[in-house]
Amino acid sequence: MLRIAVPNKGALSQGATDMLTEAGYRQRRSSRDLQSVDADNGVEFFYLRPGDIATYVASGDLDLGITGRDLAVNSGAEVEEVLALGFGRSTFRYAGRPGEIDSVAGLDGKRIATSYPGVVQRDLDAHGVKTAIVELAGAVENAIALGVADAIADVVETGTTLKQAGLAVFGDPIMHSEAVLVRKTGNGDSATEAGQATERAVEQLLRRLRGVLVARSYVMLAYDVRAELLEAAVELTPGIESPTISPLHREGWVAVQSMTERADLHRVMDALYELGARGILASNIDACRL
Ligand SMILES: Nc1ncnc2c1ncn2[C@@H]1O[C@H](COP(=O)(O)OP(=O)(O)OP(=O)(O)O)[C@@H](O)[C@H]1O
Ligand SMILES: O=P(O)(O)OC[C@H]1O[C@H](OP(=O)(O)OP(=O)(O)O)[C@H](O)[C@@H]1O
Ligand SMILES: [Mg+2]
Repeated sequence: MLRIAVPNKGALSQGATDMLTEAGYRQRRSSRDLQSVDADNGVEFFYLRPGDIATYVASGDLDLGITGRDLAVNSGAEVEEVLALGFGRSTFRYAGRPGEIDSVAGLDGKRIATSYPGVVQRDLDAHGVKTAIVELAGAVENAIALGVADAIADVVETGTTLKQAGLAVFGDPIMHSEAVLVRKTGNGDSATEAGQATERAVEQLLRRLRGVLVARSYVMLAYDVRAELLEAAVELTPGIESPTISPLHREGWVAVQSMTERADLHRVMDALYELGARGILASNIDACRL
């Protein structure tokens, strides 16, 4: 059985469960379950605090884990990112009272509050700045007003929390994060039969998760176009490998099917229409293996 760590609560929990469900894995029934087994797929899930997941995976007891890139870096655990999962996106930033500290150099000799001391220490070291880190479990935006720190470093998603606390970001983003699948660094032993079986199981899981990422970001576009316009139309819809072209009963016309990026969809549909294509239909992809 493949053993996989999944966030049990917090900002990544629902996204991770949704993605695994979409990939065909059975998830726990209740949010109180801390383990579940998907016997049909040969996977056992362990629901853990997201900040602990990299540590468990690095210890070698679990094969893979879903956590945040920032949380994995913060833990200092020996794990490597095998796939970025496209949800739980955030940036990690310094912030302070406007007009007080406005650069990383200005943190020298000051106090900074954060729940991610590992991430912050690494960045302060890279800047050669000596700053005292005050570790807090959360709500760090309050730390300046309450006098325990001169600046903070925290997760910023929409920026609403900072704004409401009257704080402003400064310096470059410390890091960009999203949910990631991690594995123990250097793992992947193909010398033994058991190792090879694990590799095959990991590859299958990766194929499934990549399938979800593609199904989410692409649509299947179908349209009819006059044969002499086909090359121009295919330039707009090159697909992932190559579009499928089928003859139409109507003389001189062909039907085209091509995977198209969702983000581009309406621009491409308008351009196809202007070119002369008709019957342009976009449909969702439920699942795929490429
Ligand atoms: N709005 C957000 N707030 C917190 N974390 C977020 C947000 N958006 C994305 N994330 C990401 O989620 C992960 C943090 O998950 P975690 O479960 O610790 O957060 P949480 O919901 O704040 O939980 P907790 O209540 O334990 O602080 C990080 O990888 C972080 O970058
Ligand atoms: O940019 P925003 O969209 O406002 O999101 C970022 C905020 O959300 C998180 O706090 P959370 O709600 O997890 O509370 P916590 O500080 O107790 O962890 C994070 O620590 C920031 O405070
Ligand atoms: Mg939080």
